[in-house]
Amino acid sequence: MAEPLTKRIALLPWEQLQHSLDEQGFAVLPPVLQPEECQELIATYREDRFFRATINMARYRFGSGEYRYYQAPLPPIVEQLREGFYPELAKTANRWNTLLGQQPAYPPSLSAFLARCHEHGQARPTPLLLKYEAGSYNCLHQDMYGDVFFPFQVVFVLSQQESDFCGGQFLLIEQRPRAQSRGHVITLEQGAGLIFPTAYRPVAGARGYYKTTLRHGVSTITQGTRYSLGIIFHDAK
Ligand SMILES: O=C(O)CCC(=O)C(=O)O
Ligand SMILES: [Fe+2]
Repeated sequence: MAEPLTKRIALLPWEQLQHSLDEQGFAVLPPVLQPEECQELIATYREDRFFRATINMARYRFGSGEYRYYQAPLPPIVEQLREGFYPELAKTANRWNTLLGQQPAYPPSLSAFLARCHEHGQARPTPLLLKYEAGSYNCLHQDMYGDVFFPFQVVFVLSQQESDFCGGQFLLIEQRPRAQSRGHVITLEQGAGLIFPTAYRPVAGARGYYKTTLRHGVSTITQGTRYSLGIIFHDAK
């Protein structure tokens, strides 16, 4: 039997992950979700009662494929991931603010952060399940849904690369000020996750830290079906 999910999150090598976030801006997680949990989440996709909205990505020219935003109450796995990852990432977010000469702004618990979102009229849950079939892709974008946003998000790939789908790599593009952009291609095992910045990150320069702008997306799925779970911490307007 695996440990309960909350415990698995607490047992992640946080020191190493924090280091990776500071050094490269993102951190690849080992498989956190078990194959059965991935299947359980994939199975929710067909059940309207779990979702508040369904987006056809081609209609908005976001890419091709479909995603659905969960509604409250979130499925327990999704709630536990959102609550479990927030406190460590709030520490990183506050450290990054300090590096950039800003006040540490993120409260230690998700509930306090969500209360702030709600005060700004952002009360709709943002965790989402994405489904891509052969030919689908996700254009480079940022997920901001109002004035208040949390600077990290986490994505979990629920399908198995090479057996359930081919292609469909996660893309992270870093736009450096007055310089060419840098791309990262990240392949995730089933149940594994990636922590990445929502919008920007601090980079050490000759005269202190400067910001680079990040966008993420997914390359074309060439075969099969790829499901992923996006954990966004701020709620939407
Ligand atoms: O499907 C993916 O890997 C990326 C999904 C995404 O855009 C997100 O989680 O914000
Ligand atoms: Fe996204």
